[in-house]
Amino acid sequence: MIEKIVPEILTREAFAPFGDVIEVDDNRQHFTINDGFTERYHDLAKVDVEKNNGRTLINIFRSTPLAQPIAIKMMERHPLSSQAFIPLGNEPYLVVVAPKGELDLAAIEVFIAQSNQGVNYHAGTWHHYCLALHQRSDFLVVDRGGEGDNCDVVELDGNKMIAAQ
Ligand SMILES: NC(=O)N[C@@H](O)C(=O)O
Ligand code: NI
Repeated sequence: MIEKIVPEILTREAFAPFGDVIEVDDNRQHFTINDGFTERYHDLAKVDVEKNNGRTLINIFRSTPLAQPIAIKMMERHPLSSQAFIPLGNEPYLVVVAPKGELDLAAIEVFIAQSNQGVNYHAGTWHHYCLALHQRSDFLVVDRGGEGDNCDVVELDGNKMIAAQ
């Protein structure tokens, strides 16, 4: 039986079980620097890469949209580190996540993120790989390099689909 999931709007609160939302938010800590010409929105996401002699990687992912409606055919997690995606263009994108621990298919959530919102998956958060939505999109990605197997992947049957956007 096919289940259509309608993406929910990405908010810091809704995403809290999975990680951080990286965006300008005047409710978060911010202060003026650089002679008053810059406002610093401070410490927005927990970068966690040090386990097992890890180091920070800064990457760019150039992602091509999958055909819609998208079937969720995989989920993965990085047990040793966080992984952040910050869009470099003006396109919205999709975020598919499930809580840490044993993968619970019933707990899969789908968010639509706007181009001014980044996400940072905490270590162990299940997620689908990077999902551009309408056109090829670049993302700045901050994650971990180093020893150890840092990617558990589960193949799914694709019965959960994301309602076309
Ligand atoms: N494989 C890889 O580096 N990317 C995935 O982890 C992803 O979440 O897109
Ligand atoms: Ni990943």
